[in-house]
Amino acid sequence: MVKVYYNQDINGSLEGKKIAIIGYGSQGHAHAQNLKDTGHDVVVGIRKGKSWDQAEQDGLEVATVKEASEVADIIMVLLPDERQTAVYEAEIKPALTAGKSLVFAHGFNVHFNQIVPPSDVDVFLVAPKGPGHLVRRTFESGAGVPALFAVYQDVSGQATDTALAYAKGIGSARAGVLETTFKEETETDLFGEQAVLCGGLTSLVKAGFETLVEAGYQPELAYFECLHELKLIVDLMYEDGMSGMRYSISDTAQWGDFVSGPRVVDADTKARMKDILTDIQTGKFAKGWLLENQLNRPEFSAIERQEEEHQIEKVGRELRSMMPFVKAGKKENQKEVVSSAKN
Ligand SMILES: NC(=O)C1=CN([C@@H]2O[C@H](COP(=O)(O)OP(=O)(O)OC[C@H]3O[C@@H](n4cnc5c(N)ncnc54)[C@H](OP(=O)(O)O)[C@@H]3O)[C@@H](O)[C@H]2O)C=CC1
Ligand SMILES: CC[C@](O)(C(C)=O)C(=O)O
Ligand SMILES: [Mg+2]
Ligand SMILES: [Mg+2]
Repeated sequence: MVKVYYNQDINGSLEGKKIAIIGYGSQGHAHAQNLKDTGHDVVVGIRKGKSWDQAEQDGLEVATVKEASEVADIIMVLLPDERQTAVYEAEIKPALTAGKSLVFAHGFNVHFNQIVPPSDVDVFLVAPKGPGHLVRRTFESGAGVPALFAVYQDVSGQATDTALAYAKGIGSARAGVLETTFKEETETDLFGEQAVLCGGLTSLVKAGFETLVEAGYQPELAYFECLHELKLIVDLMYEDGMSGMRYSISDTAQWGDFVSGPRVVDADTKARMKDILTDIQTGKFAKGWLLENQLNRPEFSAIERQEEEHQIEKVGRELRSMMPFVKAGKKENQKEVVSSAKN
């Protein structure tokens, strides 16, 4: 079995190193706050605006991307993938002097040749296998989100130790850290989010919802059946695998799972998954995404608008407004939850 690193296996340390977290979005806020809480020296590199103000409010040291990159030994790039190259060229590269570490949470730009790092720095990735907001939330609850690490360039001879110490610092070694390559991380992450976790899932949920509503069933009922309950079922799979989930459902549901599941996701679906993987491996997907951004996202924006107007979203917003506990884990909703709990 592959080596999985946990806290007790990691001896490397980031002591004496200054870590610049570039970007303060989903991953950025989590890495910065988790690293600070585990005793590390963190500066957030960001442009003036909402994220800058938020990082300051959260008690972090804040600087421009250029300044943070200049003072740091380890520079973690947590900007949106499609924006990294421009910011890297203008503000990070000039400060990336020999001996520093350039780090990513996804291999996209290095693997697809958008960022070509200089040869005298360590380059590695530490990629949490979960959304940034959950990287922070699970950390605060004493748990962690697993992560992958990969070394692309090891000039110091210490890149693996530094990567593992970083993964430990953000709490991922509480859950398990696996070694990979930039190629494997990039291709599997893109595949997972497109075919299963995000694209596959939202399409499955919408198709189920639409099937019920088009057959004349109540949209609110269809929302509970196809979206709300999904979390409860997935929680059981997260805790105990598919068999654990099947232990909790009725035998009737389990029989339906066995006989109807493969009718929904069949050999044709798998063949299309293979096509999706091929587009990722050949760079076709990356090229399309980069061009879409160069054109100011015409297709992305149109689809996003349509999706936001889907009936399942409208129904869901109304139903969730009556269930404040659903958002209890989200900090920005704490006040709302507390006040409604008093009522
Ligand atoms: N989202 C996730 O959970 C995961 C992401 N990753 C990877 O992590 C990386 C970061 O992704 P993610 O956290 O989603 O990114 P976000 O979209 O959440 O990042 C937004 C942040 O980037 C800042 N930003 C955007 N443009 C600029 C700019 N030109 N100059 C300075 N700051 C800028 C924003 O600042 P402002 O407020 O000023 O706009 C904001 O702080 C990516 O490589 C992604 O693939 C990996 C695993 C999971
Ligand atoms: C599943 C989407 C993801 O890959 C992630 C949260 O891990 C991302 O890019 O946001
Ligand atoms: Mg991912
Ligand atoms: Mg991803």
